[in-house]
Amino acid sequence: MDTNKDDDFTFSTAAPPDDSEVAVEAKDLASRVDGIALKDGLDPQVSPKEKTVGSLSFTVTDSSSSSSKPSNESSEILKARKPITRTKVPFEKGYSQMDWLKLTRTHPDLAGLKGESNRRLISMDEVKKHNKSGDSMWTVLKGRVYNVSPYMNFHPGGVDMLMKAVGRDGTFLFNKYHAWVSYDILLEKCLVGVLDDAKAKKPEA
Ligand code: HEM
Repeated sequence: MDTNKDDDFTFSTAAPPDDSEVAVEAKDLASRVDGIALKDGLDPQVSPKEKTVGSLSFTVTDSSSSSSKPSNESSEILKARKPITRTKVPFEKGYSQMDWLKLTRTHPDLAGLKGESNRRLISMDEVKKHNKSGDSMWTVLKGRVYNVSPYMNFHPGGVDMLMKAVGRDGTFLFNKYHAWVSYDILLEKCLVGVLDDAKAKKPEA
């Protein structure tokens, strides 16, 4: 093999530097690296810059100007940005979302329809009656009435949270905590009917 070829970097043909040269270069590098801190880029006040040390280039942030701030500053900012507290309740064995999906596929009548149509028009007054613990707790989500009793123990936000929506229109609370959740798919088998808007807005005189 020809070790003098330019593109061969397996072996170095350059003469090794003497000890004093190495010491000076190391000291110089150390002073240039000192004061440079790698950050996660979450701090809006410090913009990352491209820097070079020797032949290497880095995306770095010089934190010397903000050194008086606490080191866990990024996590403080993240906390401040969080809009609402969403406490995930650890599910009991057998109550994971997978378990729920399995139940929806196997249970013959999760809504408790007992043969009735789930297209029935339901008044808000009727919804209000289904507000007690048991196997018939109803809530309204975007104009549809669901029996959430079977889902209660599977709810990742906990029973207490879901109970707040029982016997009433839960759309506002639902959207407040997780508007992105596909409730229509999750509760498809819990549908008991459609909210009768006319009855809800104009009760019979
Ligand atoms: C009525 C139908 C509801 C369904 C189908 C439902 C479904 C879900 C699902 C799938 C999650 C997990 C979301 C995730 O991991 O990002 C969740 C979490 C949560 N839900 Fe609900 N929810 C319902 C109603 C409510 C209501 C009415 C409240 C509040 C009063 C509520 C409060 C919460 C909270 C606080 C969490 C937090 C747990 C986490 O951080 O994931 N949910 N819910």
